[in-house]
Amino acid sequence: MKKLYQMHKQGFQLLRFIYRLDHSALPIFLLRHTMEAVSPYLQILFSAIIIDALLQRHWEKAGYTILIMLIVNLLFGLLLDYVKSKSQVRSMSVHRQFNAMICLKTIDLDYATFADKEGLEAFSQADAAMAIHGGFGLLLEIYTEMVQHLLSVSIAIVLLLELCQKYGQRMPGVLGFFLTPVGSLCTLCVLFISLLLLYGKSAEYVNKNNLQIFEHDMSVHQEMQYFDSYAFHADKGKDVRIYRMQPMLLQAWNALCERLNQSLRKEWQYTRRSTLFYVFINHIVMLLSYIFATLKFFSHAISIGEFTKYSSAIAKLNEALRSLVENNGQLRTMIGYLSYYSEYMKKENKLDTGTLPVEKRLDNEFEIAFHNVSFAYPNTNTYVLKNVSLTLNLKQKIALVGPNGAGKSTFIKLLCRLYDVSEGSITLNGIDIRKYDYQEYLNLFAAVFQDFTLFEFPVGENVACEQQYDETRVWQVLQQAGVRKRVERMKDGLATPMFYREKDGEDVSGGEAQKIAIARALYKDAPFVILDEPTSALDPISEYEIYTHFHDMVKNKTSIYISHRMSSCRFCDDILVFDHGQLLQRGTHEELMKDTKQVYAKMWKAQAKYYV
Ligand SMILES: Nc1ncnc2c1ncn2[C@@H]1O[C@H](COP(=O)(O)OP(=O)(O)OP(=O)(O)O)[C@@H](O)[C@H]1O
Repeated sequence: MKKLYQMHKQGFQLLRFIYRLDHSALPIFLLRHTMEAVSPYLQILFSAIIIDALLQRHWEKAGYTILIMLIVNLLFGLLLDYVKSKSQVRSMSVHRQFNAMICLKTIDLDYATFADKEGLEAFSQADAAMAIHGGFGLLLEIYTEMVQHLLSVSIAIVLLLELCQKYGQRMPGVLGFFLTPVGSLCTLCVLFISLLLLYGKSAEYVNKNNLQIFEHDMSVHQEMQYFDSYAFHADKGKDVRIYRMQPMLLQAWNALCERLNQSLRKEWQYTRRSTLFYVFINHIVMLLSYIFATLKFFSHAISIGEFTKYSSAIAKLNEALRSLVENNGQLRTMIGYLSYYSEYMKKENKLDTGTLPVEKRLDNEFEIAFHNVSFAYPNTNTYVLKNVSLTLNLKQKIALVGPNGAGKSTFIKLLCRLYDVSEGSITLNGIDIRKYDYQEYLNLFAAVFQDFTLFEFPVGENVACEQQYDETRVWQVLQQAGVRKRVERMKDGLATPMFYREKDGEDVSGGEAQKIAIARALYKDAPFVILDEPTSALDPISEYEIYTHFHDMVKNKTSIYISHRMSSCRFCDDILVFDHGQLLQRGTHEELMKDTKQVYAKMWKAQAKYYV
């Protein structure tokens, strides 16, 4: 009982959630299911009146009752159809709104909370939970269906209480007792309470197994998500074809489908057993009820019309009780998996803790310093940065170099506060960055990451990151990034959607995309500009142009580059050399080249010898 209470408490919380999101969905569903509960009883009551009128040869009464019944049926049917279609639209809308909320939550979570293993798992579970059984739209449906069945039970009980009161000719013995009002009441109570218990047991059996099946299906759906969103993605099409990966992918996909089919077969097996049980019990109940109603009829307690009315009421009560128990079981499974959704929505940003406003400075005098910073990624115990201490010189061009895996990108992630340090601290103008308002701190940076993203929006919006933008400035930064001419050639200029998947969209080359991403960073006009492998996709001439113009592009800002093209270091005022998570060397190109045994000089020479 306590479990039942807890479950419905959770269920009502979710319903409140739906109500807050969509005020009209719940009332429309309630109206629909109330009408569906009342509709069969209207039929039962009219039929009883008509049969009795016909038997008593009251032709006129029978005639106008039939007429009224037809009119009521027609109007009721039309209204019910209208309400049903409305409720279907609302159900879809609720589902869409909950999907939108999960997307909004995801882009609103800070990077560290979302991108760690736990966050990604929580997202994938919440997303799969929404996809498996119809999500919140179905929850609404089931709860309001329960109201329908409760109403149906109540109407049937009222009718059966009326039946119990009807007492005709006295009969001898035990049979006589059953037909008295008290005896009838006891008989029906015992019958329906035992029925409820039997249905409860059968539903418990089905639900216990369905919960196990659900847990299994959930993991399969999560694996399927990977195929949908990654492996079958058009971008991966080249590798798939060149390496003939189709059979391997299809095999893996079919194996997942087979796992789902297996659990579906199991589910059917349990449901079939429960249905067989129900059919068996149902027939026994119907037999007993007909015997009971027939005895009432033979004792002249009820007429033939009433006989049809009360036996139909018993059948309806039986059906509604079973549906109620079934709904209850479905809810248990649904609330179980929808809790993954609510848990995800409750996730709080780990980094959004500070409140201090970042000083507004037109002179960009923002000094950032690392103090004995060490860092291990969440859920790992290997330090990828170890005891790093440095101050970023104001308004200089700084290069980060070092072998693969040295910790350069991680350094940038900490600088941009995509993660918090594990040990030590980072300060902005002497104050720990964790104390600053998170969004205001992020506003200090414009970055082009190795895996930058452009969206299928117009070029102008991709650069400005907003729909209303300063066109002159967008053209200016495109010019600086060396991609203006390409955009001018596009059909609708800045309004041209990017990528061919969009109608009238245009695809750009990897290098052109990188230039547009650089333009985006310039448009933001932030005091720190970070370019992680900024020229990896650029041809040598474009690269040369970017570097020679960079001084103008980023003047009055602190700029940080990560590049494996050592030649780019010559444009920089300060070079930080990382290896194995440590800052090994620091200085200008000329200073670092003096130490020929160290990493920098070795890397430089290794690359330079191919040009000699
Ligand atoms: N999200 C992550 N979770 C766990 N470990 C990570 C994660 N990202 C990076 N690492 C590990 O941190 C180490 C440093 O990676 P990082 O990307 O900072 O190196 P890098 O110097 O930028 O390398 P590259 O030059 O290849 O881009 C690597 O060993 C990498 O495997």
